Amino acid sequence: MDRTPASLLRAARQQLDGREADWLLMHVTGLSGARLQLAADEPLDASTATAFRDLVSQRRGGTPLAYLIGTQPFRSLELTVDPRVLIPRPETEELVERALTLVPANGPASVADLGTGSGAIALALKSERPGWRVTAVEASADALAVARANADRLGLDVDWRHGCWFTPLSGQTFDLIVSNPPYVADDDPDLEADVATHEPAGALLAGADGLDAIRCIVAAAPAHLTDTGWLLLEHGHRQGEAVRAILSAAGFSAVRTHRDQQGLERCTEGCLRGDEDHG
Ligand SMILES: C[S@@+](CC[C@H](N)C(=O)[O-])C[C@H]1O[C@@H](n2cnc3c(N)ncnc32)[C@H](O)[C@@H]1O
Repeated sequence: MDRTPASLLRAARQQLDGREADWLLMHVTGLSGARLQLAADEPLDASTATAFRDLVSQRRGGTPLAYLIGTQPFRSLELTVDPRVLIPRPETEELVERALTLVPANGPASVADLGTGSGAIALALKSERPGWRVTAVEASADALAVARANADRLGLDVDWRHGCWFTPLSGQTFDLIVSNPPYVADDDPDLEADVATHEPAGALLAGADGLDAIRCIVAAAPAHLTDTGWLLLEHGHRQGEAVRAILSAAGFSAVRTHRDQQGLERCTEGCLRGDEDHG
């Protein structure tokens, strides 16, 4: 069987989307795209070719590309990911963008990220606002290990806490609490099969209407916010109205939902002071 990059890629590109075959071959060989082009007709060793074909077959079977290559870009960071954590999404990069506008950039703000997973939000905030004190909570010890490893590799200092939402934050208050919690309804017919099969259920599902985690966070958040603090939540694109109602019922004001780049309602914020308005 022909083991040159050119023929391996030709076969794989017929089976996979876009540049996925190229990414997988770069990953398995450790070579750049340019280097692979230069060596396009030089046969790879048999074990590398077999490993590549195996990755192509896993990808065809629905395993997310990020799990196969082990990394996912998130804002300016390259995060290590594996099936212990949700793969960070582009919508969550927009949540970070909104978080950055809610708190003055140059102050020593304290920020909490609830349900940190790979550490994406906490690490992005710390890297873009080095002066902020960032605390991150995660219920899954496996996920927290991934987040800590990302922080160590990136040299970013985050206070990691293991536990359920605010339980490990007893007595602490924050200028900003941000979360991308699980928000998929348990029997949501729109949940993609590949996501449901490969990504951790504990990162996705949140009860009959998908709002259990958000209700829990909103109920406990007031005791953990400073007087001018903000709560910012990502949610499903059909949950904006419900999340606004949950926040308002809990006494939040300046409640406002933002749309993502696809025009879908994606994150909602609120604060406890009536006169706050951050445009
Ligand atoms: C949708 S994922 C978000 C992960 C990451 N923040 C991101 O945006 O990519 C939700 C995360 O919340 C965590 N989680 C679920 N229930 C939790 C709880 N009760 N307390 C803390 N974290 C929880 C999950 O393990 C998962 O890592």
